[in-house]
Amino acid sequence: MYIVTAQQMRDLDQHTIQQLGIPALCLMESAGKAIAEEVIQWSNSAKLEQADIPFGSSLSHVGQIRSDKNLTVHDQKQHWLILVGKGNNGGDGLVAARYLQDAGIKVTLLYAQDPAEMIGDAAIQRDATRQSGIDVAIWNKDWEKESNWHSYTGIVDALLGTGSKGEPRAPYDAMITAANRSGKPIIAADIPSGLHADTGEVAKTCIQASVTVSLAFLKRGLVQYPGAGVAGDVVVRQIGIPRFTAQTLGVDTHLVTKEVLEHVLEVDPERARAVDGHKGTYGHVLIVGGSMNMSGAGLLASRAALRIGSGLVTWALPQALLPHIAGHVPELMLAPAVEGVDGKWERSSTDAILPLAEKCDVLAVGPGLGRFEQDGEWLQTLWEKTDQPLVLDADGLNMIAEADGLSSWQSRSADTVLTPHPGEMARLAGISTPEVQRDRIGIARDFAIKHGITLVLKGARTVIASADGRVYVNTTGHPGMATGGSGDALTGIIAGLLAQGLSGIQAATFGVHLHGHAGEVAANQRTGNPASLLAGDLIESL
Ligand SMILES: NC(=O)C1=CN([C@@H]2O[C@H](COP(=O)(O)OP(=O)(O)OC[C@H]3O[C@@H](n4cnc5c(N)ncnc54)[C@H](O)[C@@H]3O)[C@@H](O)[C@H]2O)[C@H](O)CC1
Ligand SMILES: [K+]
Repeated sequence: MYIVTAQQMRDLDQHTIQQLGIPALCLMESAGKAIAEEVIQWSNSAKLEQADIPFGSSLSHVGQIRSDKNLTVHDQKQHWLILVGKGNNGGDGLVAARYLQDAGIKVTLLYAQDPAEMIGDAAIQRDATRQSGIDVAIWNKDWEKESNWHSYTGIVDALLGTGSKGEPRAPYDAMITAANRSGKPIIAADIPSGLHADTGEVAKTCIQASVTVSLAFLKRGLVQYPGAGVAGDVVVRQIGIPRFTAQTLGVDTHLVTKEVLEHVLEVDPERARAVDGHKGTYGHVLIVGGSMNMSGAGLLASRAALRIGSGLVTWALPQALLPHIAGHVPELMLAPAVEGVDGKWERSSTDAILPLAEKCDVLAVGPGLGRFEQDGEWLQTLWEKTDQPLVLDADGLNMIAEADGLSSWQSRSADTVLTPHPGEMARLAGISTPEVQRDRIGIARDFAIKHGITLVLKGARTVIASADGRVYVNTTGHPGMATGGSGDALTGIIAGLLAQGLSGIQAATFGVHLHGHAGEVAANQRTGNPASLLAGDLIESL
């Protein structure tokens, strides 16, 4: 499923109008109709138990005459309030009003501004509703009184769409506040008014929708928090802009779905192992990490790499951990790489790691590693002297951030996957965490392109960006996965998928999807409550 920016949406719109010859008014008509259908579907499912069975329907098996089922409402005693802005988003609301009226729903239009100020297609729709005899009001101070809102079944928010800039100004701000305060269900046209369509930032006054009908394509702001939190359920509805136009215009951001995994990323989610495969077929992962206080991180990453199907996993760890770890995971091979009793890493340990790496197919560096003297140079040696795919997490990322970013390091020919959480991303990009969160897709994409790596920006709706500019947004997982060791498990999963021959972007995207899904399965089947989920449960659910 494609995800677009407001500018891309305008380009797609223009392409359809100019190159395909579909008039803009047709697109607006389809948009408004789709919104009306979603209002009706919402009210029918909410009122299902009260629905009347049409008289005689159970008897007439042949020759039925049926109306457009999407535009048939069960409960005709409804009254919806449509909030109409002065642009094309308002125009969509006006079209929806006509279809709702036709379906037998009473509607009232509440214009934000004098309707005489409308221009273009929105003005055409204004005139059409005038002739339909739909009730009309223009926002004024009286509307702020709460009593005005009680009689409505629900509200359609057609105030501001992708043409919105900055904080909603008067009177839009007051209308949004009053609509939210009414407690009525709100169905948003295209995006909730007050949401930044590209970044998911939410203005001080922003519609809190029950359902958002995203027109033509998903907007970036609807899939990133906090925007995803005000959008409610999101329904993407076709309005006559063919899907292929997105490919024609080079849209390269997708929501991770089964279809995207299979057909865009060419990953087989149900891949079977070859009947004649042996452990060498499925790759050898080398995990580099673990220290005295964080031995579990290395263990979790190793277990996840095994569970995801790696043929072999070796964990390079400080000698001092060995007596505590030996036997915990019998399937795992242990390779002491630093001496000393404190379990800390040292610059010289590359002497032990590099020969180990030569026998392995993939490296995963960082889980539980800790910091040590000259660790930047240590990491640079591993970065430049190994030619296997590399996954880098946790302190490994902090080392890069301090070592002046990646600019002075040689670019690696093998796939390299960085898996920062927002704080680590901020340090890598030299900006603040709120700045990262304000535009997760944009920041991840720019960083991946600039440094020629695959980037996994973790958090709710993890963003996966590839060096060629493609971006995937994940939807699996839940807040219970914000728990110690969850990131170490992800590192192991991605490394294990790389070892089985997936590319950096394939392993990262599929790995993030599986990690989230395993978290869901574990919460459902093992702990019953997301909050009780442990990273170890997730690994067992892989
Ligand atoms: N995607 C498509 O191809 C189609 C989209 N449709 C709908 O059109 C809107 C976008 O319409 P547009 O006219 O460009 O912008 P808006 O309606 O979102 O609003 C513009 C309007 O509002 C004023 N304005 C801008 N920012 C603010 C603010 N912060 N406060 C107050 N007022 C503001 C601005 O001056 C304009 O007058 C899209 O979302 C879809 O809903 C088509 O109907 C179908 C094709
Ligand atoms: K809207």
